[in-house]
Amino acid sequence: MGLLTESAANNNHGLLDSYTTWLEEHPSALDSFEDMIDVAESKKLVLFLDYDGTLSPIVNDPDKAFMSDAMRAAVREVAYLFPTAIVSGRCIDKLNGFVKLDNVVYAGSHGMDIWTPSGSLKYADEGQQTKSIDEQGNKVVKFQPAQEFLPIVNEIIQVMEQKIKTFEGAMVEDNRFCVSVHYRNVNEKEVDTLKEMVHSTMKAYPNFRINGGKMVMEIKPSINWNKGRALEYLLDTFGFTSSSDFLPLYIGDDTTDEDAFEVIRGLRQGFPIIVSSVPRDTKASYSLRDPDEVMDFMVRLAKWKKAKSTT
Ligand SMILES: O=P(O)(O)OC[C@H]1O[C@H](O[C@H]2O[C@H](CO)[C@@H](O)[C@H](O)[C@H]2O)[C@H](O)[C@@H](O)[C@@H]1O
Repeated sequence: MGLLTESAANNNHGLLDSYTTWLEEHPSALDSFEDMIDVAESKKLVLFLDYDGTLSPIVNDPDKAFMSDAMRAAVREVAYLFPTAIVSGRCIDKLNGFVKLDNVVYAGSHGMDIWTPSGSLKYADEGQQTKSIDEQGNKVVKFQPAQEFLPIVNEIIQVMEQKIKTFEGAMVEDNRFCVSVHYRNVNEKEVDTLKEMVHSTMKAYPNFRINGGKMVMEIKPSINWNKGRALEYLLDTFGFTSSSDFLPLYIGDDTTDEDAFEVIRGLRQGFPIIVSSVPRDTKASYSLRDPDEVMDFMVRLAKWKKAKSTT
């Protein structure tokens, strides 16, 4: 074996070793399936699924992050069996366009845009819920805690679109209540300059914060709301907060999903599952390697629930 090849092999072994060690602390949800369903046997599972990197693979073009038909069928199936929400950084319209299912609830813009059939009594007085009718004629209650920031978000989009023009491959994505500045396709040498530009531009908008994601800078209003609070809101709309017999199961791959993992840990009931094939610092208790494993897990979950209902 040549010197370079040998060192690459050592690196690979090093990575494998650290992943194996990490798996001991964040066991595979597939390998732990039997233990998990033992806990879930007498409880009501409620599913929360992130979109990018969880239901669809990460791809270079954010507009082409399609979900496979098999994945859609798996989500449709679990959503018939358990209350299910898709919680994403994407805006609801895009999310709907990708997922195309009407038996799930959608929470877009990192939980800052939640559409449910009945809303939540707990949050009814805060003036953030509005009743309307969707395109199919169904009643929908929209919870939008960042409504007042919309004009500024739109201004930021325009400013960023101008400023990224000098960075080939950069892209600004309008996620309605937040903005993504993508740099996956930007020359590596230009990335730091792009990041500096975004940070210095955002100094003019002190009521906004920037979070890092997967080759993306996510700009959001600085309100006390995130995917974790969205999970609490959704549990309430599903009617679970006053009982203790529910188990939230959240699957996500990104840093923004950590807020939801933390809430589940705080509840001391439920399954926070991270999607990762490399060791990551996380508050999740379980792991799945990639969207294919997420699909296998959901298929197994549906089989278990159906078998349980017929016995
Ligand atoms: O909360 P999520 O559903 O995970 O959304 C987070 C961001 O996901 C998308 O960006 C990521 O996926 C793209 C498609 O695979 C990829 O090109 C990009 O590099 C990733 O960061 C989405 O485009 C963002 O707006 C979301 O905030």
